[in-house]
Amino acid sequence: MKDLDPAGHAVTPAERAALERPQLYVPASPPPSMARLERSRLLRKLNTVRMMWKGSRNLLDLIHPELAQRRWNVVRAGGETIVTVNDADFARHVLQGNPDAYVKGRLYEIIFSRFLRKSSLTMDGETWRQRRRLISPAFNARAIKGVEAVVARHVEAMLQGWGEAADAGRAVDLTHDVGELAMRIAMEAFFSADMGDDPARIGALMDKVITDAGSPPFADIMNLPGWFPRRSRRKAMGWLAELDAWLYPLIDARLARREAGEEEPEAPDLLDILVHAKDEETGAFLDRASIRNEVLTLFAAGHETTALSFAWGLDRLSREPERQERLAAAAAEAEAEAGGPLDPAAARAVPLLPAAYDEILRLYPPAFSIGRQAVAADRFEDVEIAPGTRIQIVIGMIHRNPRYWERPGVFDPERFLQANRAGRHPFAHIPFGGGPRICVGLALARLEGVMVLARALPRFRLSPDGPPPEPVGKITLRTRAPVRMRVARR
Ligand code: HEM
Repeated sequence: MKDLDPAGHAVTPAERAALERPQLYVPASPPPSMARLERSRLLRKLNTVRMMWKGSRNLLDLIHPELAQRRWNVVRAGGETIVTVNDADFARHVLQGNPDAYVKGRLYEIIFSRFLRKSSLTMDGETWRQRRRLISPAFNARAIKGVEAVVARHVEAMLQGWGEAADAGRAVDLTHDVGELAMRIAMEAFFSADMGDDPARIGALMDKVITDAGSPPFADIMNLPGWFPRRSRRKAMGWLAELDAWLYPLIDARLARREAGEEEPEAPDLLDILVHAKDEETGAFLDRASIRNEVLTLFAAGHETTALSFAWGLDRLSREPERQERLAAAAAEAEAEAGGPLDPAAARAVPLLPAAYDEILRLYPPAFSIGRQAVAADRFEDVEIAPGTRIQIVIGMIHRNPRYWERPGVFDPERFLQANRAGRHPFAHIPFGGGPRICVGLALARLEGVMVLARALPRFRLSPDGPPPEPVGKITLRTRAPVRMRVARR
């Protein structure tokens, strides 16, 4: 029997089986089994070359599918020891138990150094601690409250476009729409009225620079010698120069106002908060280059991740008619009680809405895998971790690990209702990482996530416009092609 979505599109049994399989990514041509690789040095060498080749197009190919049945796997490749982790205890040990034994490492440096330079995302040790203290006020409860109205307004603007698409019987380009949504929110949250007349140009520049920064040449990722061909980044450096030419004067104007003795405005935007952030211990402000680096970093770390969570999440909801109806009914009921569209506090108070966003982040974590590099000798159970060892915590596998999750491929927001959380490992769900370096922007991401669900679902019935998207691992978990979706007014 076919499972019909509300618009009458058939979700075929094969699609349902693919959607609900425990692993998100199953390679088209699987590598030799781990047991065979462990037995033969030659096979290991050949496989490293094969993985490098495949990984250059899709980083998910670097993760051995049999890791799903293991807690971790240790390999040596390119002169490095790499431990891939599919275990919540191991993840907790590295991220929270002994974080000072690890740094972000070479990979982060490669991805971010040319564009964003040194920032909270890439620094380590005491300099990172100090920087984190300085940027945290931009994401505290007061700052998040300050952007609530911005989020609501831009979500409404996106939904207006959906209304027009629904009336015209057109599909919406979901990838485009949520990308624009996340960019518009970030632009206004950071720069409020200072965006000038050209927010679209600046948004597009930001987008291009960030997308390029997020796809470093594979030869750099694999530490290949300088003669190995690399994609040119000249164009991206040009966009960056254009962006800097816009951003620096904006920062300078705010710095000049601070120097002239002006207090932080009553309703500061995030740039104001960074300009006025003062280290309690040293009394120092961030200098202009550091503010620039932080602004670009926060855009890079926050924009694509959030947009991807909406693209994956709304697509999945479009294929889950029953769950979608239940969520829509819960949101509509709360709307009726509130007498209008839900504000963030009211949306958060409908338990199924934040639970659904958590479930989306479990199945499709935009930061699929995060890395560390050991700087001190460490040990976890019987794994000796020498300085230099790279650890890859495969969040996407932990999130579908049957040791922590029943029917891991099934989309079930109720897992995250308070009553069903008891006894779950605290590191079984880590879409935002964990420990001291947990995502600084998670409250903003959650605010956006809950608002998108709270405003979209009671008004529109979502249905798919094509087969489920295919995952592609860059630094984030992207879809191979833009995702399209059908919307109908309720
Ligand atoms: C759904 C959206 C998001 C996801 C899934 C996500 C995920 C993550 C993860 C997993 C980390 C930890 C990385 C590690 O330990 O190596 C992280 C760190 C970070 N995120 Fe997010 N993030 C999201 C949204 C945001 C937003 C909206 C911002 C800011 C506007 C942001 C800014 C940052 C920064 C600056 C760090 C580095 C923190 C530090 O090292 O101290 N993220 N994020």
